[in-house]
Amino acid sequence: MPSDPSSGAKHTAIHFGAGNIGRGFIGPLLVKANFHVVFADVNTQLIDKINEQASYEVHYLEPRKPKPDHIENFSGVVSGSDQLERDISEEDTKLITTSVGIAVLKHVAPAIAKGLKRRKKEAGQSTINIIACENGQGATDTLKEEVYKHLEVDEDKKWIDEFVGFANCSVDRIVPPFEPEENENPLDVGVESFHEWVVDSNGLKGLSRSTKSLDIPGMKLTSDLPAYVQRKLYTLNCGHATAAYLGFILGLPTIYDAITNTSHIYPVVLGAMRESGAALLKKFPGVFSEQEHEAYIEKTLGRFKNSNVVDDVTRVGRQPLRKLGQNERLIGPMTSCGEYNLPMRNLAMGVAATLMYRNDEDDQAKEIKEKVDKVGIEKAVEDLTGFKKGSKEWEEIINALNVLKGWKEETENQGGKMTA
Ligand SMILES: NC(=O)C1=CN([C@@H]2O[C@H](COP(=O)(O)OP(=O)(O)OC[C@H]3O[C@@H](n4cnc5c(N)ncnc54)[C@H](O)[C@@H]3O)[C@@H](O)[C@H]2O)C=CC1
Ligand SMILES: O=P(O)(O)OC[C@H]1O[C@](O)(CO)[C@@H](O)[C@@H]1O
Repeated sequence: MPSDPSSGAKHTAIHFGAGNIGRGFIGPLLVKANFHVVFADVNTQLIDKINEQASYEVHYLEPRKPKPDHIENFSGVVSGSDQLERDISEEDTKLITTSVGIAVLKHVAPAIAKGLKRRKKEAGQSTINIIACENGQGATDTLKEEVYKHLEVDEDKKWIDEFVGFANCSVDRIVPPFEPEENENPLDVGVESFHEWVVDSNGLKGLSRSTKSLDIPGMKLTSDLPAYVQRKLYTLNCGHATAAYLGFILGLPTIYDAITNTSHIYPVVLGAMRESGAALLKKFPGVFSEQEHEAYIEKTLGRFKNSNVVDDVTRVGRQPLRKLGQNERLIGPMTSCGEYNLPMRNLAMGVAATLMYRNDEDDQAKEIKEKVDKVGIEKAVEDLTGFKKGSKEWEEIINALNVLKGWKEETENQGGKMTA
């Protein structure tokens, strides 16, 4: 749907994934930047609701409860539909963003490729930018590769090279699932007030000549994106995941419960973020100072301690095998510490806790259990982390597993839940 002139929107943005980050972060930010936002989702009931409602509220999960943001000027389209193809082809559409989960990018790529091919015919020389707003490194690169798999003709590839920007980014706002009250709008979301969206300026096309940006308040551009992505993924997500898996071991249901456990969890999470930070500062010298990074860690811990954000350890710990990926929040910082010969004891506790995570409702947690049962823990550590038996990293994880066995026993002796 092109932007409706009576709404005052200057352009259209299509956002794949009308979930927590879509409705709670990127969508509202684009609406505020004067875009008409078209949410594309496979959940047809959600799309119906989006098209039924003229507005929704973004509630702040903060102690002082700031006034909610009122969001309007959006519509919904079913992902993969002809309407979506048309929307992408419209000259007025200047931006495509996603927050569907990194593994889903390959499923949105065909629709994007189809829309772009039509755009080439219908909107000629008008530029458009694509940004995958997912946790992970190089998510937009992944999406780009997937889109190119659906281009059969060299002419289409050349046109896309010239007129379509693909920019990686780092996206940060904690948006847990939100249960609206009975009389509230089903589209309402609850968010923390903190947000950070950092986008690789090198990937974008058609920046404004005067501001050298896309003029979207809240979108920060950088040419040092890998440093920002690793700062976020290897600090916030590392600490968050570590708190989640350790919380699970101690029978604590939420991140707040976990991080306020000062006897066991808090010092490990803080230690893991500091260990990770030491490697980050070596890897990207001059981008962040030591003081700046310590302040980032403190700020992040403050966000975890926000009692208004009720965030289950099972959400933050979802898909543990993805989180054990080589360039992901747990193994990535350990590898960096290994490269610089830095301490990694607390990081190893996070990895060990992930290997002890058991949740029958999470397929990847089930796979971890099956692997450990099948090959034994020592081999499972090798296979699931990539660290070879006898390496420093492997040894640290084995030691951490022994420590955590003790934590588990202590918890069981206390009736299954260890409080601070
Ligand atoms: N929730 C959070 O606090 C944060 C999430 N992220 C990242 O944002 C991404 C999305 O996370 P959430 O919003 O929490 O997930 P979510 O589950 O709330 O939303 C994902 C949405 O994508 C839709 N979807 C699935 N397949 C699709 C397809 N083929 N086409 C279009 N839509 C499709 C789902 O129906 C759902 O509405 C993930 O990569 C996550 O790592 C990043 C920072 C914070
Ligand atoms: O969506 P993922 O990658 O499973 O991770 C969830 C994490 O991302 C965040 O949503 C914040 O960036 C956190 O809430 C959580 O640590």
